Amino acid sequence: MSVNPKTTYRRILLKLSGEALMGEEGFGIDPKVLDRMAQEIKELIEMGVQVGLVIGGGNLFRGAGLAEAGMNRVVGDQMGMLATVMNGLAMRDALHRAFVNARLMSAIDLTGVCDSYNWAEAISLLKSGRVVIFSAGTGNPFFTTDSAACLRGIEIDADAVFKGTKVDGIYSADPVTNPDAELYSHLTYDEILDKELKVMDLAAFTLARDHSMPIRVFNMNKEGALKSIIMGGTEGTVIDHSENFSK
Ligand SMILES: Nc1ncnc2c1ncn2[C@@H]1O[C@H](COP(=O)(O)OP(=O)(O)OP(=O)(O)O)[C@@H](O)[C@H]1O
Ligand SMILES: O=c1ccn([C@@H]2O[C@H](COP(=O)(O)O)[C@@H](O)[C@H]2O)c(=O)[nH]1
Repeated sequence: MSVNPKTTYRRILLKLSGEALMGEEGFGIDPKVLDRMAQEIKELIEMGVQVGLVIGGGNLFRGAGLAEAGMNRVVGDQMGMLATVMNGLAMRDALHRAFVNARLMSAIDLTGVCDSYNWAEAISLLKSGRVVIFSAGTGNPFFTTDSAACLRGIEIDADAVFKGTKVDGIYSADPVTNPDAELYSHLTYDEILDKELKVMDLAAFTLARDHSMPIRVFNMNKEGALKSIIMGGTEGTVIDHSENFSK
């Protein structure tokens, strides 16, 4: 499959927030959001962009929240990781319904439900135009799917990690609680650390920085935002090493 001349992206790792998958619902998955994201991913595949996908689990379970309620943290994290498999199953189904070839891999063996994570196979599937969904995070407790996204992004040699979230990008403060917060179009890794901005957990962020993996944070609730970025648009916030950013 050839890369459309309108985009410079060859392969991306797309991370979708589990919480944003809830849409208007209070828990679980809003099928409208799921189907829209499947269509948006389909457009990228049709443009020749290879797409690896990581989906969060915040719409179902987070280990930290379960531990606060009294559960053992490791058990809570295992539930969180399984929640990401459930989101992965739903997304694979939505992609198949949209006639997009997709495979679901899990960092925890779940024979009969989905494939186990296999790096070489993932690369081969991506090259043949299939979407590969990497679920169950890193397979280890005390991490998040942001870490998994950066890890898998580096492993598959993605051009960038695209982090789809509920807000337009990275702000000077949490825009949900600070209406006056300013949106940044570009930040260096060091600026994020200096300003102590809450973009990703530190483990994920330092992994991306140490391997010079650019991160693009964008609003996945904004229809067409993903395609716009892929086509060179200025949506969201770019994080990389460059001091002189011009895009
Ligand atoms: N400086 C900031 N800029 C942007 N968002 C911020 C900032 N500080 C805090 N936030 C909050 O971070 C949230 C983004 O959360 P994010 O999408 O990363 O959730 P997540 O925990 O990775 O998702 P999930 O667990 O559901 O997959 C935003 O909704 C926003 O309220
Ligand atoms: O590598 C990982 C990834 C995730 N978890 C657990 O899953 C939940 C859901 O992921 P989010 O990134 O918060 O959406 C997370 O809170 C952890 O409990 C994990 O243990 N290891």
